[in-house]
Amino acid sequence: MAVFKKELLASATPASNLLHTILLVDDEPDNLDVLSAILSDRYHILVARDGQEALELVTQMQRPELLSLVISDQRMPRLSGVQLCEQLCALSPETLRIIITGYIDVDAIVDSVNRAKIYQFVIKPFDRHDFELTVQRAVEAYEMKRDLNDYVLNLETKVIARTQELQQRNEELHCAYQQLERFSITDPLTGLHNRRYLQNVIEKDLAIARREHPANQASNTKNSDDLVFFLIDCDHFKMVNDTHGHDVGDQMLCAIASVLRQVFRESDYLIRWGGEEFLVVARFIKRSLASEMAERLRQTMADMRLVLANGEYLQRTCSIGFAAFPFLSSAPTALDWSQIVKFADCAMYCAKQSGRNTWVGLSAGDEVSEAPPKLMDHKDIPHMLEKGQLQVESKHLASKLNWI
Ligand SMILES: Nc1nc2c(ncn2[C@@H]2O[C@H](COP(=O)(O)OP(=O)(O)OP(=O)(O)O)[C@@H](O)[C@H]2O)c(=O)[nH]1
Repeated sequence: MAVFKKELLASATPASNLLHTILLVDDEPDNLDVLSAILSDRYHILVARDGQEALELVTQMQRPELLSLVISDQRMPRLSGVQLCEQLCALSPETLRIIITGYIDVDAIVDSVNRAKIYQFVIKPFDRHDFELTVQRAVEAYEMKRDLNDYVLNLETKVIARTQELQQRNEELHCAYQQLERFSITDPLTGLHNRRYLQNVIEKDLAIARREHPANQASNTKNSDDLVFFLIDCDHFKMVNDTHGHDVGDQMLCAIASVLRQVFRESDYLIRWGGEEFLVVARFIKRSLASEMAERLRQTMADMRLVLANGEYLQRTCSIGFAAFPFLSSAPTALDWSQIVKFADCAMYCAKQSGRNTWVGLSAGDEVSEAPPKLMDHKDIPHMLEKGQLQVESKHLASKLNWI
């Protein structure tokens, strides 16, 4: 059967458009010739003599998606037009498919449109002009689809790139924030933590100590639930600066930090309290161990040698004061930690006044049962000791200590 009305062939006005490739499939060579004659001026034409050949041709194509359109006869040996289009759906989903048929069966058409995603059925015989328009619309639809795909792909690529960029910015921001956080809680000279850090973390420990203490008291267990605050001050540090210069003074401070790291546990808080003064919170230990720890620190510090650039070495001792939280086991909420630091500070002052290179500890005396004494000034200490409100432990004999 002829594929179009021959009388309309003369009215063809092809315009050159070889951007599109169209595959013509028909087992009738005459029909292929006629279709080619109509379309070859405008499109790049490929031909196949049946469905199977068309399938093989498309399979061999490196980029089948560049095939704009397949126009296939329906009734062919081996493979029908709809069967071919069905397979092309998977091989090249972008390619549009037109079936030319002489039989009008609406149900079959609907079914095959759904199965083989046919763009259009052209019923034989057809008007050449209509046919050209159909092909023209099909390639325009293909172009639109391709442009849309390119646009979506481009958009997706941009979104991925932008997302990656944002992720990277986020990570950089996160790192910068963490670094800032670290800086804000770290002493830049020694690398130890600063006061701000202690203020951030200490409340949690105090809460644990306050909670655990009464329970342990009630069950009479001597658990490790004390926080011992040690204040440590380098002796005659000013002389290091005055004699050897500020840089050597800085090196000495770093060496003291190393001694602290060596003596205390990693889980303890090591704080540069200010100048040549350090605060250590030994966490969750028995307070009875505090004097032993103070002596170990004193000794390690006295043994430490800072080797100078000229080969000489420098030695310094330290004075240590300590007090434990809770100050009074029976009233763990009575004094806050700043009061404990004050007791440790007075004890350290006493160590200085009593000859340096020594340690002094203060704790609640036997005469205190409910309300531990509030300390205002180190000058109050002798009186409190006398009244039995405080008790002292030290490397020296208590009678040799000088509090004022
Ligand atoms: N190199 C250096 N010196 C510091 C730093 N911070 C404080 N100092 C110095 O530490 C010295 C502390 O001196 P003092 O408070 O008189 O105490 P000291 O000389 O250690 O004497 P005692 O504590 O009484 O044994 C001062 O000279 C401060 O300038 C620092 O970051 N680096």
